[in-house]
Amino acid sequence: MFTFTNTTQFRHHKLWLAFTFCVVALAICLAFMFGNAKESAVISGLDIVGEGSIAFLTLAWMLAALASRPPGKVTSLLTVGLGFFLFSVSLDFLDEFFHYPDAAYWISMIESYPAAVGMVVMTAALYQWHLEQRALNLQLRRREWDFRDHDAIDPITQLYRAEYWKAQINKLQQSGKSAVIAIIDINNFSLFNQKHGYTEGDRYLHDIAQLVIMNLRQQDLACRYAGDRFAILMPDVSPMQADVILNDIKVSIQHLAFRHSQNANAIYTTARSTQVSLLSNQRLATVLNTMLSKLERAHDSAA
Ligand SMILES: Nc1nc2c(ncn2[C@@H]2O[C@H](COP(=O)(O)OP(=O)(O)OP(=O)(O)O)[C@@H](O)[C@H]2O)c(=O)[nH]1
Repeated sequence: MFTFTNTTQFRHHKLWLAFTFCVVALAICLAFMFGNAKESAVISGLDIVGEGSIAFLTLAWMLAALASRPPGKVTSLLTVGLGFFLFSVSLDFLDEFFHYPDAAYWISMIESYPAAVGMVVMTAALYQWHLEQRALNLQLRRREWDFRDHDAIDPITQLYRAEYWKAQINKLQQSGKSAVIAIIDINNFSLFNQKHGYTEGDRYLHDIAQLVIMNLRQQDLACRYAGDRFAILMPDVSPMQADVILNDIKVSIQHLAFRHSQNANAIYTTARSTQVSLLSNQRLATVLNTMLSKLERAHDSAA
């Protein structure tokens, strides 16, 4: 499930992984050093399953947090909080196998305190996470609006795919709001792929997606329509304002100096677009067909 590859954040968290290991090791050492093994007749299988699954799942949560999050305040607080909690539940689990003589009874006594401290630290972590998420939501506004569905993200551009764009348009139409929808098409992108390769093409698409996002208003949405096409949704905008925005995007694309990874020479491209002011009673599929035909005609007349 979690691997030590670039897809996880584990490589940034070697110290926290060591901390996690030490927490479990400390609980085991304490049990072995101060406890006496219980006889099998008094060991309860049901308790082992119950306490064991809590300890195992807490460990899994810690690893999941470290695999998912970059280093920072929230990650540190989460790991410390879960670490304290893990220490308590590990001792609790080991209690099923060990009993402590009177001289070491303090272990049983203290085992619940780290969990309480961990809960307090995790509460602080969740509050910080909330603040962090608010900042991130603002950054992602033009990519996702108010709905998150990671399955719908295109891995090359990091934008949502066309289905997401269509779903947001439908929602807007249902609420009776007007909007301008647009499609931007990169010119001669197949030629770019042929000359520079698909991997460079992917990088180029990614960079162009950033440019598109940067030129939009905070309330607009950009998605990847398909191939070298980008879909834009601009609510509450006049056709003239939308035209200005689209023109700015095309000018930015035209001025983007893309550099091949093995060559310092800049590569430039151009883009064309089509836009429609969508009314709430118009069928999106029909409008889209007209827009795509317009894009094709624009290409033919430029050729
Ligand atoms: N690198 C890369 N290329 C892609 C991707 N998806 C589609 N393509 C390529 O994008 C190109 C799109 O071709 P066309 O639709 O003919 O577009 P074009 O060559 O820009 O032609 P016009 O738009 O008519 O100027 C094709 O070569 C596809 O193989 C992708 O994810 N990455």
